[in-house]
Amino acid sequence: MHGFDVYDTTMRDGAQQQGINLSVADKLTIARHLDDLGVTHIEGGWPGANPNDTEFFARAAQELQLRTATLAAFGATRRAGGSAATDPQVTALLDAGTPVVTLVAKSHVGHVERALKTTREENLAMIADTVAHLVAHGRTVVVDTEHFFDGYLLDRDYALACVSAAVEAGADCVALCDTNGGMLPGQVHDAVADVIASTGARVGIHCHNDTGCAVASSMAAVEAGATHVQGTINGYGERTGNADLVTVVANLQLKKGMDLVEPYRLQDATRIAHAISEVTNFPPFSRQPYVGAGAFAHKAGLHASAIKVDPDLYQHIDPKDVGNDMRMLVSDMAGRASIELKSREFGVDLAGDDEALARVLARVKELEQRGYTFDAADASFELLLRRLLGEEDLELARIESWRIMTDARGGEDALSEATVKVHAGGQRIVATGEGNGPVNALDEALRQAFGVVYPEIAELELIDYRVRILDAAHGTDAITRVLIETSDGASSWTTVGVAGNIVEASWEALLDGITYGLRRAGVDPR
Ligand SMILES: CC(=O)SCCNC(=O)CCNC(=O)[C@H](O)C(C)(C)COP(=O)(O)OP(=O)(O)OC[C@H]1O[C@@H](n2cnc3c(N)ncnc32)[C@H](O)[C@@H]1OP(=O)(O)O
Ligand SMILES: CC(=O)C(=O)O
Repeated sequence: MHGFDVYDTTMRDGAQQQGINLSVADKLTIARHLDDLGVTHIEGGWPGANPNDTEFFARAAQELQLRTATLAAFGATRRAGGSAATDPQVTALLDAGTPVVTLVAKSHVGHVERALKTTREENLAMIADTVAHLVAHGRTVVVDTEHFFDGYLLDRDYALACVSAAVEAGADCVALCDTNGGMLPGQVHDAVADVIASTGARVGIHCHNDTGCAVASSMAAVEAGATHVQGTINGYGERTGNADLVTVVANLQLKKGMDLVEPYRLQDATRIAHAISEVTNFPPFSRQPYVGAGAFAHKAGLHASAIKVDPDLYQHIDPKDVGNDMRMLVSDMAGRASIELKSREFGVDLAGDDEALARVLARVKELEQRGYTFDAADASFELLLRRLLGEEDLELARIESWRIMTDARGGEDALSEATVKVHAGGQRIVATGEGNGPVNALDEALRQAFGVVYPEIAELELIDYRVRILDAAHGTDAITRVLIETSDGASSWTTVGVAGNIVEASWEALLDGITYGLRRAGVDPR
């Protein structure tokens, strides 16, 4: 009796996404994360296709101690007119030494005749020979039937014959692939049900997201009887990507009551999805279901007022089930409940303090009207809140003045120099900084000045700087909004500045970013 396969192809199909390029070390790291998530299969790549993938399997055999997952090597059926035993890429699949081998096979007559340029019969023989050869060498074989659904609609009998050829040769599972991603969930459901009824195959599903339906189609396939689902972390993959495996697993487990991964592993899904995005170097997508930073973020005041009574009134699961958190966003759509709940996130209890809630809310609305955006700048909101509540010892220095000069000489790059004068640690500090632009120079001077009294500033780094002109109709008189992201290496926070002058807006965001970071590091005014 088979269980259910949660089959990850992040390192194979996911890596087919434009801009993803994984080293062997990256793949070993991703494999460990996937094992922590509790997937049953990790497809590591195509041995023999490139040196990286070949080396990955060699190193994985030595270095990976997987606890929940089984490693799979991916490749194609033997070449037309050849034999599996002598086909170099089939041999490379065996040499990879994995317990599972996944073969991509044609099941669409158009592909057989026009892409493979062979006969229907030879394609069936390619499938049967290759599967039988691998099974004879002790491998568990999954067959990915490429373009299955398009092929099924064109010539159902041939598509089913390909599935049967795989099953009769000993394949453990035939994963039906929506390679072009053009199917809708109902089509997938009906075809999967027919394949199971007609061939008796154990069926899997592999969907691409070109219609935005990859997850829905995967769910439909499972409802129709598929017991093996393929997908990638963060939905990486060719074109618009593959089915997002975490979403599929969370849907099946939390909504359909299926027991796929141990609950404590699913509770690590957000961390794992984000850790893998560090490896791929693609920033996490905040609106991603379940694991996105915004998946349980609430902006509207009416939502907040109901959430204050019971969070379940406005969320579909407990975010902890997938390792995420509920967050309040404060903006011009906030009400008093939003302010109260957001303040609570910062350890400030304003429950029952109607005067303070009304004062903070009024100030937020006024500032948002002037161009501030606190839902994108939590750190600035926290500083604003503490300032409005009169928190003592918040400011780490008294700013006397700052000044910028930019020197542009013909033919040379312009150079900016900033001077900052502050009072801290009982002294007046005058510091200068140079940079290839005014903000860069200002950042440098501010760091020099604060660094005299607060050496902890060395840990802080400006990692993102975004500018938006808010009223373009005014041309150079427009209001400028600057968002700055600062990091201490472990986490990051965003601050906002708004002014008629881009440098002044930057100064405000920079100073708040540094003040917030130093306070977060536990620094008190010296
Ligand atoms: C649907 C999918 O995403 S499947 C995964 C696709 N992934 C990749 O292609 C990434 C890795 N691929 C590669 O590195 C290369 O394409 C290789 C090493 C596999 C092959 O490279 P080459 O030998 O130069 O062949 P090329 O890429 O030009 O063409 C693929 C060949 O495989 C054949 N082929 C395609 N599908 C299959 C199949 N299911 N079974 C057997 N042969 C196949 C094609 O007909 C073509 O044959 P030809 O060389 O006789 O024309
Ligand atoms: C096999 C595969 O990746 C596909 O058909 O999309």
